[in-house]
Amino acid sequence: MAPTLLAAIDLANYTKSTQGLNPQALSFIGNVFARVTPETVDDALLHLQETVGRYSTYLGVATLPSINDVVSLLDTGAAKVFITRQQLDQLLDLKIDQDRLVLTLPGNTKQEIIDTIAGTVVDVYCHQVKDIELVEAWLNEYNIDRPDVFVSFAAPDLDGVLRISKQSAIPILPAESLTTDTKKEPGLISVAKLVMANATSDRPDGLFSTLVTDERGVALGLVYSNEESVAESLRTGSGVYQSRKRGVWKKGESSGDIQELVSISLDCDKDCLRYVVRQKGRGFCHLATPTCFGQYSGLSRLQQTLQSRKASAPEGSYTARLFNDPQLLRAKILEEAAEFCDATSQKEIAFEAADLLYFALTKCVSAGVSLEDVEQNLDAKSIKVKRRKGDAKPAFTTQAAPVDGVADGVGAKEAVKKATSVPKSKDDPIGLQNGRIAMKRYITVKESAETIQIALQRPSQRSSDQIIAICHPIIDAIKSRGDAALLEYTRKFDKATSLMSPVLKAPFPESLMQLAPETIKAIDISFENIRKFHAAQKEDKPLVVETMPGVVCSRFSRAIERVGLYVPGGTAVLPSTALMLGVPAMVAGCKKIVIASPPRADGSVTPEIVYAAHKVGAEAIVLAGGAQAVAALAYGTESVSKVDKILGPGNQFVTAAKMIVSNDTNAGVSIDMPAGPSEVLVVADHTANPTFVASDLLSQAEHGVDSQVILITVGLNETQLAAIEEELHRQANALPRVDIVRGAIDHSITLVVDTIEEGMRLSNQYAPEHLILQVENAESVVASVQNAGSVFVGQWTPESVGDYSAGVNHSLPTFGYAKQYSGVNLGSYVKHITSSNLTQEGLRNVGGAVMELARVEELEAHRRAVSLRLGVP
Ligand SMILES: NC(=O)c1ccc[n+]([C@@H]2O[C@H](COP(=O)([O-])OP(=O)(O)OC[C@H]3O[C@@H](n4cnc5c(N)ncnc54)[C@H](O)[C@@H]3O)[C@@H](O)[C@H]2O)c1
Ligand SMILES: N[C@H](CO)Cc1c[nH]c[nH+]1
Ligand SMILES: [Zn+2]
Repeated sequence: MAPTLLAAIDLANYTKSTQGLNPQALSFIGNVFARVTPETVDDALLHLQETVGRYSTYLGVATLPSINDVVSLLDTGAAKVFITRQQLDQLLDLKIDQDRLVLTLPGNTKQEIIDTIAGTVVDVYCHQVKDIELVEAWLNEYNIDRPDVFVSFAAPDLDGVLRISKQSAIPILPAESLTTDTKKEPGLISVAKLVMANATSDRPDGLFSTLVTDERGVALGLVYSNEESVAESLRTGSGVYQSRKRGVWKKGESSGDIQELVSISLDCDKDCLRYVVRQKGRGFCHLATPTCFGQYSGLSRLQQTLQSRKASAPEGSYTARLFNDPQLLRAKILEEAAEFCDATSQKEIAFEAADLLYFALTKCVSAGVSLEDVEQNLDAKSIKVKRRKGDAKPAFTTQAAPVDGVADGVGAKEAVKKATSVPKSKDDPIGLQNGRIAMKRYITVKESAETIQIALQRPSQRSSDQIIAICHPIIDAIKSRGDAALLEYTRKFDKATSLMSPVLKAPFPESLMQLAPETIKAIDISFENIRKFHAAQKEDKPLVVETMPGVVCSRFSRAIERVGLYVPGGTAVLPSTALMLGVPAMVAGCKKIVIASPPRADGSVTPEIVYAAHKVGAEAIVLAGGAQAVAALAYGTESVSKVDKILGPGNQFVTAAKMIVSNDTNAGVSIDMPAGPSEVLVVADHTANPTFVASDLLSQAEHGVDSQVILITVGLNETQLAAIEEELHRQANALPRVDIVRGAIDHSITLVVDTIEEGMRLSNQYAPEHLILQVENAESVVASVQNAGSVFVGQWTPESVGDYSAGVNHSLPTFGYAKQYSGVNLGSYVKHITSSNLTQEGLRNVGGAVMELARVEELEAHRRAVSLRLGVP
């Protein structure tokens, strides 16, 4: 179908909202044209990666880059790329689909334009045509009736736009000339008017029948629209329609079952609209079913069931078991894939395909991936220019599976079993080809310093700007709406839909601390070791120094009165963090200790956290996580007490929110440090035990896919290196969190160095959260540690002892911040106050210096405060 509109936008300013235009509105109506220069190609590629599938028709890119760039842009999702005449032949030689190329005319005389159109079949872009009449004339003259001419306008009006589109040319409008704000219409073109100007209603009341579907194309229901409701939809980014009885109505306004708008388009004869929406809440129909035609079926139905099982699975549910046991799920997918390959009759194939899809979708839902995401991926793949050859990996071809019932060697099941078994040695080709869990090796003497520095970068996270942009509205909502907003976000992010109060106040009921005796014992031992180590950090008396006779200076400490302790609970619940933050707060003598942690889906907190909170004397547990919990602690709500300092690690949202509130002078709150995804760096030489080294690396890799682990080997040969790598692969595969480990290991590396000096130089450069020294005379190496959160010395000191029970704190700076921050310690909970105490003699001794400096600064009152006391002029 012909696109309704192209709007020219400057990629660099894409997110900047132009006058009265909701920039998203361009994506709702389909087509975006972006001007890219060779310098901004990388930005464009990034933008395309992020938006792939978001534009319902296509995203055109006007650019004059190299052939390679053109191919990359097409590959990444640009529907059409604008090229020069010189590039055309080369691109056609590469067999690039002509439909995806638009020729940019060089000179633009009428004759040139006509010659080019006549001689080629690709679309044409005229960027210097200023006169609509001229374009109309040659479109008519050459009887061009397909939308193959793109025309840009400097200052269009609606009439001009409509005239040119009636001629089947596609007008490209500058974003600044469009508006979604109906009130600001004068001088600007309303996007709704533009869409509807092309449409003709076939109904006596002038309304347009409107089919509402989900992103998969499943019909949700039939409603009506007109320009007014379309304008409101584009402005708000939601489903808004025209009721024949009630006028304009926003879907879900009273029921809460709202819709996020994805796109609006016209049908082929332009008398009917289609709205694609993301339906929230119970469904589209007023009878609370997903569609007005009843329940979903097929894959949509399966997805709905899996998503609800993930939110709250009934006891004994098999799907819940699969969610909780990634190893089992992996085995079932492989088993079903093999059965599917071996199926022969139509009935068997349908049966096995259904099983395979069930397990595959369970994996998707478990990872938060939807069918819509998968289909978007398929669409993105369908427009790829560079295609992979498509050969199967050797592991899956060495044992041929039966074809058409003729067994050739072993069956698919056997092949899968072999392909996925753990290899015995590094020479095992199957193991190497198939999903080996291994860190990339760098031999540092063979690489440039820059390469090593790049390799040592932490896994890329979403840009801090993006995270901050997500956190700001959350923080504002907590500030303005307190508990109500806090509950809303907890229901949204932590799925605790039944939670009624955001706070659990002390004294905590015994029933919430029911634990096995061995767990109580472990918590008690750890508590006591952490207490001892932090109590030893106390300054038992003030520091007193007499700087001159009679001039006594002193410094004493006071506990910060109110502290908020964030205990993470997203990917794993960490009661040990409650101890690490709570015990020093108790030892320091903080009067008010408030713990915050995301609740479980049923609204409860784990009994271990309640027990730890009880032991450290916490006043309350805030049942919330993320930016909302940080904001509640910083500003207070009806039921959450405001605190003076927030401590504790967390994900990017927690860390960004901590930074935001600590920068707000009205909040009056400080923070400990940026403590994000866990890291460890192990330095190992020939004395290190490969089993221990691998286990230490994996202990931090299992925290999250954003964790990073680094191994620096000192003077190891190939056999010794291979032994560690073999151990890593073997142990990783035996872990319940193997999928998380695989993600973390993907961006983890081994640096092979010759000397311990070189190893320590690189370690100090990286500044790891945890540093493990498994080297000869490890104790003597500690002297060369310059930057690290916490050091673990020798082969009998696994990092996990520090995580739980040794006594040191595990809340530590990550992301290289060990260069300037300490980990949490007793000092984190106190502030120092200084005092001066002078005798008359003391004032005489120091008074001259004070008066002279006050004179220099021309602060006479300062000078007199001394001179009047000493009776001098
Ligand atoms: N450096 C340290 O000392 C240290 C210690 C322990 C843990 N950690 C790290 O802490 C991190 C804990 O992270 P986590 O995710 O498991 O738990 P978390 O409690 O930090 O984060 C969970 C919260 O994030 C918020 N959130 C999730 N997705 C969101 C989104 N799209 N938009 C807005 N908010 C969103 C939700 O509110 C949720 O409650 C891990 O990376 C772990 O390695 C670090
Ligand atoms: N290693 C984490 C700090 O990066 C802390 C922790 C808690 N539980 C297990 N480990
Ligand atoms: Zn840990």
